[in-house]
Amino acid sequence: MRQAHTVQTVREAEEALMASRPEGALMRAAAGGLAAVCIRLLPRVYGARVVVLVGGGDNGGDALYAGAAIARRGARVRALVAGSAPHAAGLAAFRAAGGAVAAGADAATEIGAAELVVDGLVGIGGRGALREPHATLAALTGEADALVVAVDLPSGIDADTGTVSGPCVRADVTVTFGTHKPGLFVDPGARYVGVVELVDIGLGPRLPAPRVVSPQVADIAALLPEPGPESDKYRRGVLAVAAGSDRYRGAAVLAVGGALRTGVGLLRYVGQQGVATEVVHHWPEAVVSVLDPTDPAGRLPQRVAAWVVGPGRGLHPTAAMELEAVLATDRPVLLDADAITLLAKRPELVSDRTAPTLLTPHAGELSRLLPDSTPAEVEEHRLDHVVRAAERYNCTVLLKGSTTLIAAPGLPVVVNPTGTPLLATAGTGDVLAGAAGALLSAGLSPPDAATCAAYLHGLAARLAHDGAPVSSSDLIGALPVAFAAILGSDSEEGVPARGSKVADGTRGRGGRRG
Ligand SMILES: NC(=O)C1=CN([C@@H]2O[C@H](COP(=O)(O)OP(=O)(O)OC[C@H]3O[C@@H](n4cnc5c(N)ncnc54)[C@H](O)[C@@H]3O)[C@@H](O)[C@H]2O)[C@@H](O)CC1
Ligand SMILES: [K+]
Repeated sequence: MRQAHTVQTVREAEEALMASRPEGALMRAAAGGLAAVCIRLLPRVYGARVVVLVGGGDNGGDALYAGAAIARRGARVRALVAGSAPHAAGLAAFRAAGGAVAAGADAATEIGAAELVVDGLVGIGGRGALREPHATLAALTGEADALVVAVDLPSGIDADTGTVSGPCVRADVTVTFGTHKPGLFVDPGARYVGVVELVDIGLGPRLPAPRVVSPQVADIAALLPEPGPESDKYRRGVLAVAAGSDRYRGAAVLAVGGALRTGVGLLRYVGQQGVATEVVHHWPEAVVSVLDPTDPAGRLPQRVAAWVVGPGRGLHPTAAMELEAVLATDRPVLLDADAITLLAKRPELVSDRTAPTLLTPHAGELSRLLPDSTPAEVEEHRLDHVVRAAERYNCTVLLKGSTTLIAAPGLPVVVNPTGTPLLATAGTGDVLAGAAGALLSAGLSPPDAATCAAYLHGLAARLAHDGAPVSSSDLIGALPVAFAAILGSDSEEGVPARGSKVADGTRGRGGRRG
């Protein structure tokens, strides 16, 4: 797992480490790692035009020392200074190496002509939206052709939350020190970071448990269940799916498909006759229990390892009665879509429940679960909201969207690295619910089931993509390929960061470097 720590824990670990190291050793280690990445990125260092953006704190100090190292290799390095008092020793070293400070009035010309821009405006000491002149400099990097390397994190991202509340540097590479910061993993911040390189400055042993983790392919491979010789259909897990309605038949077919392609011992579909017929038409291996609409709780299948309830199910009283009956069992239950909307009116059904429960809302549904929040606020502060929901409902919550987050009380928040905008299409949530339900029925805990399902789901979308849009049915079809890619991978790497000049086309299936 890649780990991310809050600013406060990074500062505490740094302080403890600094006490045992000579003055300036940490910054030298950080700047050395930063310079090495920059030098590697430049096709030719001698004569290259490099601009370092320098704020008034130690982040600017890192940029100045790295600028000095690059200047010593013969590059033409100019500093644009934003803070009133840039790091004094760093500036002296920069000048001694042949670097020069450019006038603020030349900022646009300097950045426009640069091959490489190093963003040392603010790091973990940044607070709120960038002020001037930082904001203008950050905006100029967005228009430049140069490769942009962010120091510790792109200036403009809140390190702890990923919130971006104004102009923000859009980096091709972020060189971060000691540990990742949560804002590098979580949207909207995650969209600005490019490829993240972690430079070890010796903090490791002094860091506490992380606030956020992001799984790599080997983590998922270790969690996924594989049937052994002693498996039979009951031991492998019986999943009951209560999804779909006469109005939304597709939701049932997609949720069942997502579950079957993720692997269940036996799938029991529970629903009205018309939908059940449709499900069996698509998935003859599903066993059907036809629902009695006058007594939805009366005929719930009993020999069940886990439940999925909600996709396309509707909000009518029958659905509410069914939900209450399923939650009264001691089985793991996944609630999605309409079941979450119903739950918002009866939070105690889950908050008082002791059996494992997993909620899979999108931002709109999560805002219903937390009555004092709006969907826009959830999108802006995804990490805070998913944690609040997990605490309030005392269960695991998977927040769907640009970056899928999984929170459970007392555990670090998991950020799924495989997400892709390809998934923003109708029905993908139904497939995810089925996939996560299958993993619950196989005995995975809700956080592990959610983590693996989100990873598989995103990877399947990427693998199904051949240039044309990916439908939810394509996604189901690609789940076995995603499984094979994960289980066949010997790589410890994650999937590529999105939308970067550097990462494009450099890695292949299962996160392996091509
Ligand atoms: N503490 C340490 O031991 C180490 C720190 N390192 C570097 O030091 C950084 C942290 O340094 P600092 O604590 O000095 O903080 P930063 O340099 O990240 O930020 C503080 C500076 O930014 C300004 N600032 C804050 N918010 C702003 C805003 N919204 N708009 C404009 N200016 C703003 C402040 O006035 C101050 O000048 C890390 O991110 C990392 O780059 C590394 O050298 C590794 C070692
Ligand atoms: K920065």
